[in-house]
Amino acid sequence: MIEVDIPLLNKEAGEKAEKYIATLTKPLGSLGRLEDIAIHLAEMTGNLTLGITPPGIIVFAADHGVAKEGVSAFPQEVTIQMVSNIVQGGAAISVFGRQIGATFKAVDVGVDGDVTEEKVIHRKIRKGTGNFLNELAMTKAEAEKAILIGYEEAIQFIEKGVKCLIVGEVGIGNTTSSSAVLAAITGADPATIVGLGSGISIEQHKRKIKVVRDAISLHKPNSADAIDILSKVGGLEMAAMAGAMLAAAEKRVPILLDGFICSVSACLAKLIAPTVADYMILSHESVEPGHQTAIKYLQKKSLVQLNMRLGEGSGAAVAYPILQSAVHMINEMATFESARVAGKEETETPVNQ
Ligand SMILES: Cc1cc2ncn([C@H]3O[C@H](COP(=O)(O)O)[C@@H](O)[C@H]3O)c2cc1C
Ligand SMILES: O=C(O)c1cccnc1
Repeated sequence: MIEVDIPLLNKEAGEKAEKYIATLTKPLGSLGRLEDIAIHLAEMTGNLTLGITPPGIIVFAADHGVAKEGVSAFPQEVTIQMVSNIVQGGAAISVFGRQIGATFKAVDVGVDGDVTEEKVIHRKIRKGTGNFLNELAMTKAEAEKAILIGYEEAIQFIEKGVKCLIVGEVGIGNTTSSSAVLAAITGADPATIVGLGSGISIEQHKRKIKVVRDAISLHKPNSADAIDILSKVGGLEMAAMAGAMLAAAEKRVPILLDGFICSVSACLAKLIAPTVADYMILSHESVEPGHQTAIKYLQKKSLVQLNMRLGEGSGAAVAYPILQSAVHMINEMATFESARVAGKEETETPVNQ
């Protein structure tokens, strides 16, 4: 099992940031959550002079045996086709990644087909998971290997200078696996978690709920054991995503979470090492209903709500400029003293804001 050593948040740096922000030329607290983000970033990085540039995006790709159950609106080949689209620059995450100047890589950890694109990092563990409706998704050794691959890929990224990690995914059927993983972790009724994923019909939705329910009652995953859950109902890309998050936290690199799949992977990472969640910021709220369950488990509050339901890391990339604003605020704004701006007048009965 992967051993990670996640440093505590640097509360002293956070307090310094809070005091410094109070001296900037604006009414106290007037930049709202941007101020909270700047403080959180200071706690994570341990620095007042914040740096989150460049962001790094890793997209992990893998297939899901459960896709055979008709739980997706799209055929399985879309996974391998989207991997090509992503590295050729035409996917949503490619476009938004360019927009924010991100360092980028796509890693095949389990696509069911031969990925020939040279730009893809080839770390295939197996060609898709087993159909967890009647067999294990993967062995425990494969789950551990996928976590380690995610960890290693993120470490390499961070060693190249990445300062904020966005972890994305592509894998037809992965909203079904994520729903099963989340039901296993939280004990929530699959009917409250399972959504329409890539856009299935009402009939398919009913079937998807039943598939998740049946898989949970067949395998009885141990809610406290991420490896057990992954091996029974997980996905290879989800394991790798969790591993990448563990690496970022260990290196004090902020993690900007995307939607449903990414957040469920974050729940797995939290199960492995609870303090990894200290290094996470949630970008947006996916339309996928289970995202609310994951958000509650992670105890996070999203930055934006854009009615997105794509994955790939797309929502995180779109929200990244908000983090940049928090950083520019603390790094570049003048203080009342430096700009010679008069401070707030004392009133007889000050109102605490
Ligand atoms: C063209 C296309 C691009 C995507 N990019 C991300 N997803 C998202 O949808 C899939 C999960 O939905 P489901 O569980 O319903 O299959 C994953 O590939 C996820 O990344 C896509 C899906 C499609 C069809
Ligand atoms: O929010 C997500 O991550 C998501 C939602 C639907 C389909 N794929 C991903």
